[in-house]
Amino acid sequence: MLVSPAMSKDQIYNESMAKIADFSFDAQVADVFTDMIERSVPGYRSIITMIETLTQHYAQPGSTLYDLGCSLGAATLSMARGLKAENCRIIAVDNSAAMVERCRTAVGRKHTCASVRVVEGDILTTEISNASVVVLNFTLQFIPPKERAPLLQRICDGMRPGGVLILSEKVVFEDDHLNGLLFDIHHDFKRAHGYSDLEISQKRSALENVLVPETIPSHRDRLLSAGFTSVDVWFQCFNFMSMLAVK
Ligand SMILES: Nc1ncnc2c1ncn2[C@@H]1O[C@H](C[S@+](CC[C@H]([NH3+])C(=O)[O-])CC(=O)[O-])[C@@H](O)[C@H]1O
Ligand SMILES: O=C(O)C(=O)Cc1ccccc1
Repeated sequence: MLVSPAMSKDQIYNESMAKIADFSFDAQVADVFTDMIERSVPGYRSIITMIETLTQHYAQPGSTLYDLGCSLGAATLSMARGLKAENCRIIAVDNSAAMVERCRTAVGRKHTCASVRVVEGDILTTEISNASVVVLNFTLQFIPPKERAPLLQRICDGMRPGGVLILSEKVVFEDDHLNGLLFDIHHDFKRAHGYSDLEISQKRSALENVLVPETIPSHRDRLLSAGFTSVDVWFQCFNFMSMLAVK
């Protein structure tokens, strides 16, 4: 059987490393990314599936849809499947050349009816305008914390009234007991999906200071301050959640 690179098994952290470099979205990660995210993020598949339904509901005729931090384009393709409104376009953006190259191949292979452009660029400088659906699916957590409010402000300013931002994130909890419990349960989830304790702990070190999670109330308050009018969680599994923010 021919296995596409996107289907390869993630074994990046399975040998003991003398020095663990900061996590980055390079070619090695891009080659195994689908396997990595599916075995690491509880509910990832469900969120991807629901993005199709949410797109169908919120896309407005003649508007632009954005997938910011698109990786291999899983959410982009889900948006393309759900898009029924006329004269829309989808712009998928990522600053990892390795991801963008593979995303273009994946999008090209699907022959979507929707017009999809995959752009290699920084979402901190991407112009957002005339948007009805914006997806940040596990991307904001990699943006330096001080850049997050200005980014959400620009997104909100570039959206049409009635448009939606779908924001999915790994989160932490204010209650120490619950926070520890859900952190441990996430590791149980990874173990149950075939990761060893060594892989889990080495990847945890690589992600330290790279993936910076916040609490659900911090996300909610910042979205409301940016100008979104209705904000709440629509999906949660352990310490991973997704919010809808309607302008
Ligand atoms: N400043 C930036 N500009 C552009 N891209 C960025 C930036 N910072 C990080 N990225 C990109 O954001 C993506 C985050 S992964 C998204 C999964 C995808 N949404 C999915 O639904 O499969 C989430 C995860 O791995 O947990 C990577 O591809 C980065 O290169
Ligand atoms: O693996 C983890 O522990 C995570 O928090 C999720 C994740 C998934 C894919 C890339 C980086 C982080």
